[in-house]
Amino acid sequence: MPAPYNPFKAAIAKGELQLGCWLGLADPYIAEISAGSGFDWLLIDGEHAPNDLRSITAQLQVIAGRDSHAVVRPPIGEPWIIKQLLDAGAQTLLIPMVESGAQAQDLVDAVTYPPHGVRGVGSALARASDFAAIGDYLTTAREEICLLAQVENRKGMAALDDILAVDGIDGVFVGPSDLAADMGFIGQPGQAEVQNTVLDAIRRIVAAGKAAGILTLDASLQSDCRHLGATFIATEIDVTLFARHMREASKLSRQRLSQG
Ligand SMILES: O=C(O)C(=O)C[C@H](O)[C@@H](O)CO
Repeated sequence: MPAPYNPFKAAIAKGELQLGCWLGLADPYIAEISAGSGFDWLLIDGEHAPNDLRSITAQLQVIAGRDSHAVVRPPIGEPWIIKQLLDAGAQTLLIPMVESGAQAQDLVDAVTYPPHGVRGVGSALARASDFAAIGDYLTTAREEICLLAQVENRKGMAALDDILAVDGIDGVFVGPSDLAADMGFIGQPGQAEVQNTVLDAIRRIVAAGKAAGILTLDASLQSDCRHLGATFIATEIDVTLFARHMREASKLSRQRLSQG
């Protein structure tokens, strides 16, 4: 029996839109609600949310078998953490702050078993192999792993062609927030120079035959990226949705009850 099929990897390879939502509330209850809400993929954020291997695993468990696909972002793209996340059952990884072709190649090696890579063999203990029930996991896992690199600063943009040239990188995600900061426009991802850089990167990623992705709450930028051929587009953040609605709800309730 082979490793589980990765429908997200197949969809972005065909240029099909995959609508995403960021999960930063770091709770399996929220992940389960989100998995039934209609998003094609859910980003479990280990970089900016209070997630650890246990909480990420718990979210992977509740998302499994639902219509949404789990994409996991580690705080950093190092082999030891990649190994743990893959063994925990993550099949799609989004790696932040990729800045060179050499770094991209190291990431490909980290998701690949020897002799072609350096992923440590621990499938006997791993949720990924259904605890060794998937007999062909070791020889079939790599094909169903989707590796996405984040380019989100000037150094990464300068190396974008080198990153795109690395076989095994399935897609490149452009991070507007960090890119804006590095370009000197912190907190202004909508600044014209930042947006132009984002759109140019999307064009180059698509032209290179790789999947292009982004997270933006800006509906206009979402549309522009889709029109340029971007496929994995995250349009919401659970923390933002919850916090904004909680604040609005308390304000409206207080207004209503204060009117007597
Ligand atoms: O730089 C970006 O934009 C991203 O990588 C997404 C952010 O990390 C996310 O936290 C939303 O601001």
